[in-house]
Amino acid sequence: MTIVNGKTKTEQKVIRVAAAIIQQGDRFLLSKRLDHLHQGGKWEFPGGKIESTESVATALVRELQEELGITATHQSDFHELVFDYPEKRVQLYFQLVTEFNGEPEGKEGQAVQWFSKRELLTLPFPDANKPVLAMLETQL
Ligand SMILES: Nc1nc2c([nH]c(=O)n2[C@@H]2O[C@H](COP(=O)(O)OP(=O)(O)OP(=O)(O)O)[C@@H](O)[C@H]2O)c(=O)[nH]1
Ligand SMILES: [Mg+2]
Repeated sequence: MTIVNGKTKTEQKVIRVAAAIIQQGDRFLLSKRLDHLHQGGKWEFPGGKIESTESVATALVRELQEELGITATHQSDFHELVFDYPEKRVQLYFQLVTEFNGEPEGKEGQAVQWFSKRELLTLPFPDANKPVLAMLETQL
Protein backbone atom coordinates (compact mmCIF):
# COMPACT_ATOMS: atom_id res chain seq x y z
CA MET A 1 0.00 0.00 0.00
CA THR A 2 1.31 3.46 -0.87
CA ILE A 3 1.12 6.02 1.91
CA VAL A 4 1.71 9.70 1.07
CA ASN A 5 1.42 12.41 3.72
CA GLY A 6 -0.13 9.86 6.07
CA LYS A 7 -2.87 9.00 3.58
CA THR A 8 -3.32 5.91 1.48
CA LYS A 9 -3.76 6.49 -2.23
CA THR A 10 -7.49 5.76 -2.14
CA GLU A 11 -7.96 8.40 0.58
CA GLN A 12 -6.28 11.06 -1.53
CA LYS A 13 -8.42 13.60 -3.25
CA VAL A 14 -8.36 13.48 -7.01
CA ILE A 15 -7.13 16.73 -8.50
CA ARG A 16 -9.29 17.50 -11.53
CA VAL A 17 -7.48 19.32 -14.33
CA ALA A 18 -8.68 20.79 -17.62
CA ALA A 19 -6.03 20.84 -20.38
CA ALA A 20 -6.24 22.24 -23.90
CA ILE A 21 -4.99 20.66 -27.09
CA ILE A 22 -4.97 23.84 -29.15
CA GLN A 23 -4.84 22.99 -32.84
CA GLN A 24 -4.53 25.27 -35.86
CA GLY A 25 -4.05 23.20 -39.00
CA ASP A 26 -0.98 21.00 -38.43
CA ARG A 27 0.26 23.06 -35.50
CA PHE A 28 -0.26 22.68 -31.77
CA LEU A 29 0.32 25.29 -29.07
CA LEU A 30 2.20 24.17 -25.98
CA SER A 31 3.45 25.80 -22.78
CA LYS A 32 6.59 24.86 -20.94
CA ARG A 33 5.96 24.20 -17.25
CA LEU A 34 8.06 26.47 -15.03
CA ASP A 35 10.91 24.63 -13.33
CA HIS A 36 9.57 24.93 -9.77
CA LEU A 37 6.16 23.38 -10.59
CA HIS A 38 5.11 19.73 -10.45
CA GLN A 39 6.56 18.07 -13.59
CA GLY A 40 8.53 21.30 -14.11
CA GLY A 41 10.56 21.87 -17.27
CA LYS A 42 8.31 19.65 -19.36
CA TRP A 43 5.98 20.79 -22.14
CA GLU A 44 2.25 20.64 -21.41
CA PHE A 45 -1.17 21.26 -22.80
CA PRO A 46 -2.09 24.60 -21.21
CA GLY A 47 -4.67 24.43 -18.43
CA GLY A 48 -5.06 23.86 -14.74
CA LYS A 49 -7.14 22.82 -11.79
CA ILE A 50 -10.91 22.81 -12.04
CA GLU A 51 -12.55 24.69 -9.14
CA SER A 52 -15.45 23.03 -7.34
CA THR A 53 -18.10 25.31 -8.87
CA GLU A 54 -16.82 25.06 -12.44
CA SER A 55 -17.55 22.84 -15.42
CA VAL A 56 -14.60 21.50 -17.42
CA ALA A 57 -15.37 23.97 -20.22
CA THR A 58 -15.62 26.97 -17.89
CA ALA A 59 -12.40 26.03 -16.11
CA LEU A 60 -10.56 25.70 -19.40
CA VAL A 61 -11.73 29.07 -20.69
CA ARG A 62 -10.56 30.68 -17.43
CA GLU A 63 -7.20 28.91 -17.42
CA LEU A 64 -6.46 29.86 -21.05
CA GLN A 65 -7.24 33.47 -20.25
CA GLU A 66 -4.97 33.39 -17.19
CA GLU A 67 -2.06 31.50 -18.75
CA LEU A 68 -2.14 32.61 -22.41
CA GLY A 69 -4.43 35.65 -22.59
CA ILE A 70 -6.72 34.03 -25.18
CA THR A 71 -10.44 33.26 -25.20
CA ALA A 72 -11.38 29.80 -26.44
CA THR A 73 -14.48 29.96 -28.67
CA HIS A 74 -14.68 26.36 -29.87
CA GLN A 75 -13.82 23.34 -27.73
CA SER A 76 -14.85 19.69 -27.55
CA ASP A 77 -14.09 16.67 -25.35
CA PHE A 78 -11.06 14.73 -26.60
CA HIS A 79 -9.98 12.35 -23.86
CA GLU A 80 -10.20 11.89 -20.11
CA LEU A 81 -7.86 9.88 -17.89
CA VAL A 82 -6.80 9.31 -14.31
CA PHE A 83 -3.11 9.02 -13.43
CA ASP A 84 -1.31 8.30 -10.17
CA TYR A 85 1.86 10.25 -9.62
CA PRO A 86 3.78 9.10 -6.51
CA GLU A 87 2.61 12.25 -4.72
CA LYS A 88 -0.87 12.84 -6.15
CA ARG A 89 -3.70 11.49 -8.26
CA VAL A 90 -4.85 13.62 -11.18
CA GLN A 91 -7.89 13.36 -13.42
CA LEU A 92 -7.13 15.08 -16.70
CA TYR A 93 -9.87 16.32 -19.02
CA PHE A 94 -8.24 16.99 -22.39
CA GLN A 95 -10.27 19.33 -24.57
CA LEU A 96 -9.64 20.03 -28.24
CA VAL A 97 -9.64 23.77 -28.89
CA THR A 98 -9.80 24.71 -32.57
CA GLU A 99 -10.87 28.36 -32.36
CA PHE A 100 -9.91 31.18 -30.04
CA ASN A 101 -9.66 34.96 -29.92
CA GLY A 102 -6.49 36.86 -29.08
CA GLU A 103 -2.76 36.40 -29.51
CA PRO A 104 -1.30 33.75 -27.17
CA GLU A 105 1.56 34.77 -24.87
CA GLY A 106 3.08 33.29 -21.72
CA LYS A 107 1.22 35.31 -19.08
CA GLU A 108 2.97 33.55 -16.23
CA GLY A 109 6.49 33.92 -17.65
CA GLN A 110 6.42 30.49 -19.29
CA ALA A 111 7.63 29.69 -22.81
CA VAL A 112 4.78 29.23 -25.29
CA GLN A 113 5.39 27.79 -28.74
CA TRP A 114 3.66 26.30 -31.78
CA PHE A 115 4.90 22.86 -32.85
CA SER A 116 4.13 20.56 -35.76
CA LYS A 117 2.77 17.17 -34.74
CA ARG A 118 6.07 15.57 -35.64
CA GLU A 119 8.01 18.01 -33.42
CA LEU A 120 5.52 17.70 -30.57
CA LEU A 121 5.91 13.93 -30.44
CA THR A 122 9.64 14.30 -29.66
CA LEU A 123 9.15 16.60 -26.62
CA PRO A 124 9.20 15.71 -22.92
CA PHE A 125 5.67 15.75 -21.41
CA PRO A 126 4.36 14.88 -17.94
CA ASP A 127 4.14 11.10 -17.49
CA ALA A 128 0.33 11.15 -17.40
CA ASN A 129 0.16 12.41 -20.99
CA LYS A 130 1.37 9.25 -22.73
CA PRO A 131 -2.05 7.87 -23.78
CA VAL A 132 -3.32 11.20 -25.04
CA LEU A 133 -0.17 11.72 -27.10
CA ALA A 134 -0.75 8.37 -28.79
CA MET A 135 -4.32 9.44 -29.59
CA LEU A 136 -3.16 12.79 -30.90
CA GLU A 137 -0.68 11.03 -33.19
CA THR A 138 -3.31 8.87 -34.86
CA GLN A 139 -6.46 11.02 -34.64
CA LEU A 140 -5.47 14.64 -35.13
N1 LIG B 1 -1.96 21.85 -17.48
C1 LIG B 1 -1.55 20.60 -17.55
N2 LIG B 1 -1.35 19.89 -16.40
C2 LIG B 1 -0.93 18.63 -16.53
C3 LIG B 1 -0.73 18.02 -17.79
N3 LIG B 1 -0.32 16.73 -17.60
C4 LIG B 1 -0.25 16.53 -16.24
O1 LIG B 1 0.08 15.50 -15.68
N4 LIG B 1 -0.63 17.69 -15.59
C5 LIG B 1 -0.65 17.81 -14.13
O2 LIG B 1 -1.89 18.34 -13.72
C6 LIG B 1 -1.71 19.26 -12.67
C7 LIG B 1 -2.23 20.59 -13.21
O3 LIG B 1 -1.75 21.57 -12.54
P1 LIG B 1 -1.38 23.04 -12.99
O4 LIG B 1 -0.07 23.29 -12.36
O5 LIG B 1 -1.50 23.32 -14.45
O6 LIG B 1 -2.57 23.76 -12.26
P2 LIG B 1 -2.89 25.30 -12.23
O7 LIG B 1 -2.60 25.90 -13.56
O8 LIG B 1 -4.29 25.40 -11.66
O9 LIG B 1 -1.78 25.82 -11.24
P3 LIG B 1 -1.77 26.46 -9.82
O10 LIG B 1 -2.29 25.41 -8.88
O11 LIG B 1 -0.31 26.73 -9.63
O12 LIG B 1 -2.62 27.68 -9.90
C8 LIG B 1 -0.22 19.28 -12.33
O13 LIG B 1 0.06 18.37 -11.29
C9 LIG B 1 0.41 18.78 -13.62
O14 LIG B 1 1.66 18.12 -13.40
C10 LIG B 1 -0.94 18.77 -18.98
O15 LIG B 1 -0.77 18.33 -20.12
N5 LIG B 1 -1.36 20.06 -18.80
MG1 LIG C 1 -1.64 25.36 -15.27
